[in-house]
Amino acid sequence: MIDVRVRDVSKRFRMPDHSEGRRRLFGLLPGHELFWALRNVSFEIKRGEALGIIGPNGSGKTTLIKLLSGITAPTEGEIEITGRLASLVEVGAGFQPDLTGRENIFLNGAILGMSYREIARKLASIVDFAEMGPFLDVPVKRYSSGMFVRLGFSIAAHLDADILLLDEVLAVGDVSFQARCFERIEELRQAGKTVLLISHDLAAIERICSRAILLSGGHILEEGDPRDVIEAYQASVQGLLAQAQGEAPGPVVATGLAFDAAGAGPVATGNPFRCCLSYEAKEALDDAVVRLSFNWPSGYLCTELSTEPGFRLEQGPGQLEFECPMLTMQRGLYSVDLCIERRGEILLWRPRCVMLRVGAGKVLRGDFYLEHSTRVRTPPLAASG
Ligand SMILES: Nc1ncnc2c1ncn2[C@@H]1O[C@H](COP(=O)(O)OP(=O)(O)OP(=O)(O)O)[C@@H](O)[C@H]1O
Repeated sequence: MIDVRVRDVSKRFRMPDHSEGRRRLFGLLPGHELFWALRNVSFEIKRGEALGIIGPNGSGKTTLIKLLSGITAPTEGEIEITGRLASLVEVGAGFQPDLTGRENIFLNGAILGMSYREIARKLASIVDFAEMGPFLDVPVKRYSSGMFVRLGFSIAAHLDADILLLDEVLAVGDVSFQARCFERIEELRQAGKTVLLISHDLAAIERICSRAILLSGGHILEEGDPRDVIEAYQASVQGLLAQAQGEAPGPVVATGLAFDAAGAGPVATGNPFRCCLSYEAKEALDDAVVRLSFNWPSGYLCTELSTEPGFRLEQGPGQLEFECPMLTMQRGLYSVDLCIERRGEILLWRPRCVMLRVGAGKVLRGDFYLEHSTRVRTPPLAASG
């Protein structure tokens, strides 16, 4: 059974014209440029499938989920939804700010076509999951963004929707809430519900989704097994290392960035780790700082590799290697920023230019492996007698 059918869907927006101020000044009508945020997108989602949508900023992911939720209408094409749909698109979207949490739960349930009794039966479990406590009878306009997301997710995940649309919302909650959300999504999937998840958290997409779509510039670039689609995304992001068109060349360019475990197996927690940056410098650069920053999927900095003060980058093509005796980062996908600077001047800046996949090596809880040994000491036995 097909729950979602998207056929040749396009969405066009009007962008304000930059020269609007001048037009107004001369009494002309305000101008606009037309811009396609999505172009000829087609796909289907079967009942019980979990589809992940990934892609760079501005690729059309949110526009797509807003079309599916009915928040906006397609300019061209058709969308068919079979079944009851609950969507969590923006923090607080779908809530009436002056109504309390409790009232919003009933309102959302009624919109989904549930009876008062049905909703009342689920109320305790919704409130429990969202950890609302004393805020249940407070108008939601007084909620923090974290509380909004907790309540929004809890409503969407407990009311009897057949299809759940989630847009990046999980990134707002704290880590333990995210973990509970993932568990809940898994339960819903096992109960045969359909899930559509948009996320920059590629690891979450890989874990939850049975299929993924890569959007870029409003088009579907790739569709299939999440791991393959993520690889394709990584490959397309890798292209960001190259000099952008029209960008003035600096004294140094990066030509490649590769990661390996120095011949000791895969790149995984607990294994040695090596980064190799290939570059071409027009001149020798004294006092250069070459820095690789590794970011969590949430975008926050996890850790960095950097050259020592007084480092000199030699002229010509070359390779700079960073060697770590042990990779201590937790398994997952990290986006990498490359920065080369000299005495405070940025010579090269390539944000999110490649992805690093750290595989499962040493199994750990928490974010980092701490290298350690274990010893047992026992008190000396008391001399007898
Ligand atoms: N209401 C709107 N009016 C004009 N342009 C819009 C509107 N909504 C989105 N856009 C533009 O459409 C493009 C796609 O936006 P969208 O939010 O769907 O991308 P996204 O992939 O979700 O990005 P992100 O990862 O940053 O959330 C962007 O260039 C955005 O600026």
